Amino acid sequence: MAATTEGAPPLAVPPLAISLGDPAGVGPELFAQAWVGRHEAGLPPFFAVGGAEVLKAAARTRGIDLPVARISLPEEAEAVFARAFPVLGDEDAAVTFGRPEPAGAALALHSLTRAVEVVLSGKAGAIVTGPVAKSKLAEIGFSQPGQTEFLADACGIAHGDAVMMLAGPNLRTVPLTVHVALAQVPALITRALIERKARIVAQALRRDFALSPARIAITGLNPHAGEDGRMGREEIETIAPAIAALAAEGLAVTGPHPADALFAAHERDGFDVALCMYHDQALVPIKTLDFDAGVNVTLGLPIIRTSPDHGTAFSIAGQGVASAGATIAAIRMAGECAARRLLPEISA
Ligand SMILES: NC(=O)C1=CN([C@@H]2O[C@H](COP(=O)(O)OP(=O)(O)OC[C@H]3O[C@@H](n4cnc5c(N)ncnc54)[C@H](O)[C@@H]3O)[C@@H](O)[C@H]2O)C=CC1
Ligand SMILES: NCC(=O)COP(=O)(O)O
Repeated sequence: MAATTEGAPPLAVPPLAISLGDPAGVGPELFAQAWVGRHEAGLPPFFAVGGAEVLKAAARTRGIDLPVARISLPEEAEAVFARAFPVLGDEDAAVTFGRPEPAGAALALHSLTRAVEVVLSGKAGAIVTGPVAKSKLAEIGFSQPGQTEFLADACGIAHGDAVMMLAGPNLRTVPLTVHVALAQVPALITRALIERKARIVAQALRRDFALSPARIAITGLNPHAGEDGRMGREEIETIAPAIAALAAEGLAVTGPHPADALFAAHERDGFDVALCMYHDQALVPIKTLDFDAGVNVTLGLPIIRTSPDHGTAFSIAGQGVASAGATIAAIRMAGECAARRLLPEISA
């Protein structure tokens, strides 16, 4: 994939690094399927880190005889991509699809760790992560709540500055609070958190999605956005003051919006992204509207990271029925965002 500025030669994005995700889940078979459909989908070159045998076995479950080319340097990926799926390194695992094991979680963690290193070195244009089972990673000592926070640590930034956005053809949403129990959410909602995440969202949508100013709709927490304080006071005491401060800075923010109606078709034209108060408020609408093309993209990182919106889907892994739509969308979006990073930033 190339980025072009008028009058200048096109800048090429290096190949994208794929981390396998849990090898017992659907990740490997969907990356194999994406490679098969690379021309039709217009995907940029990519390579996986480890898991050559896992990828071949996963492909076989879909009737694909996957040609794999082992490479020892990321720079070798582009030359082989047309004829084979490039795989960097020899790490692998024996796997039974649908049955996660510690050895598979270890391969997933190796793949993720090495893929991030390669992207940070500049030898890959972006990372596309396969889905992991957080509980299985925790069993082998993974200390972060998810891959988003792992990437923040790897990039040397605060967890709160790596912002999860779900993006599909119909909608973009950002959960303000993410992998925490619902009971903890009200105490975590602060003016500072809303303002900080909204600024990161506005800046990242400008830099990586060429949207400026991004129109950010901010939801309430309570039914009917609190109904003037009769159903909760977070909107009055915290969310509305944060919105006023952000608007005073020049951000295109609106709200607090009642979340129940915000995602209806006639409302969605009015904003570019919804900043939601908790995980399911943000992820239910996107998975309902755009499950098969939904991308989880981490905003605020020095590198580009995308992932399909779904999880490991152990119950259907290895059955040849999982859809590759979200994986293909994640690879495509990673290539597009990486290409935009090579261009001058559009003005605010
Ligand atoms: N980015 C990531 O690494 C993510 C990881 N997860 C992890 O995945 C595991 C399972 O989580 P769940 O909540 O069950 O979510 P899930 O997305 O794995 O499955 C939810 C439902 O969607 C179906 N599904 C998922 N992907 C599909 C596909 N490509 N095609 C067709 N159907 C598909 C599944 O069969 C299941 O019915 C958890 O351990 C969770 O931590 C969940 C979401 C994202
Ligand atoms: N529900 C979204 C999700 O679990 C993605 O988590 P992450 O591993 O990308 O941080």
